[in-house]
Amino acid sequence: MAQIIDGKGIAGSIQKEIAEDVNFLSNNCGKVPGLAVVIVGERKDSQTYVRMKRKACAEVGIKSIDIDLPGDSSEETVLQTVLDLNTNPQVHGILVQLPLPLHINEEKILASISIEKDVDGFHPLNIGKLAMKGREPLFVPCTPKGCIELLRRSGISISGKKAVVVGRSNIVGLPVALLLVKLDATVSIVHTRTPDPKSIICEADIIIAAAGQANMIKGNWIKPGAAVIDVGTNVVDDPSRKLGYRLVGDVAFEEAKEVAGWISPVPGGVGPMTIAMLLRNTVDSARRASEQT
Ligand SMILES: Nc1nc2c(c(=O)[nH]1)N[C@@H](CN(C=O)c1ccc(C(=O)N[C@@H](CCC(=O)O)C(=O)O)cc1)CN2
Ligand SMILES: [Mg+2]
Repeated sequence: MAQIIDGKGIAGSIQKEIAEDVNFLSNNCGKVPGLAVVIVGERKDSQTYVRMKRKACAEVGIKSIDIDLPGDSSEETVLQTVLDLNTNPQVHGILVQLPLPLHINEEKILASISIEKDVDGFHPLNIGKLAMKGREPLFVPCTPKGCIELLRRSGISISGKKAVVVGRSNIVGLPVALLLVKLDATVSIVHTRTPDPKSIICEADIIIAAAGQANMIKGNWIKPGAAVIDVGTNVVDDPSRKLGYRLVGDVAFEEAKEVAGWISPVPGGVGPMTIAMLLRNTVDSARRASEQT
């Protein structure tokens, strides 16, 4: 029976550490960390995540600068918003909630964020440094960083282990694979064109599931004792719930927990860690700024 990795609890402890760091920065350096949270449009899921981020900022004493733009805003408007935030000294982190509406070039917007304020770690220069041996980005993307922190705080060693990442997105799959390689794991990436994913997944000591497919990874795909980090947040119908749906991961949790050594649940696993890592990156950015002035 697997040990359940309590992401919500771990994120709560990290938030307490961050609140202390914010207090220290404010009292000793006169610096209140500021995070600009930019959302374009009315997507329900994005609105929820942004609300959670702003609430978490308030809880630890980070000042959130809230920018809500209508869904039909022009690319130029979003770009100018970012450029203004780049030069605002009260802003130490800039987060543009993804996905952006289809008429806006996401790559262009992400590349316009100052690398010193890129707390999501999605700027091509930060990702490029993440991909280079012997180089470190200013910021590591929040969900991948949260996955590694869950492993670390659960006492799971990475060096020398076989790790499989399921999924190759820019937000999770690719950067988490890069992080694992840097931590000396032997890493395979399984994706939609991999002919026999089970044959690769079942050899892994560490599985990071970020495919976006509900219950894709079955119990008998998992090596006994493996550590399973489930990044999936898939909505499935559930008439027994008040809202008519519930969230499930990419891993068939009930059967997987009988085989794995550790497993993170959905909800309450990686999700809360994503937000904790965003706060961490913002405070690190404010500290860096205070050291430069
Ligand atoms: N600019 C960014 N956009 C997006 C990111 C990101 O890191 N930066 N990641 C995802 C969404 N995301 C944060 O933005 C995110 C997703 C899920 C959670 C979370 O805590 N989920 C809870 C369940 C919440 C619920 O009930 O709906 C959980 O898993 O326990 C936090 C953040 C895409 N966009
Ligand atoms: Mg687009």
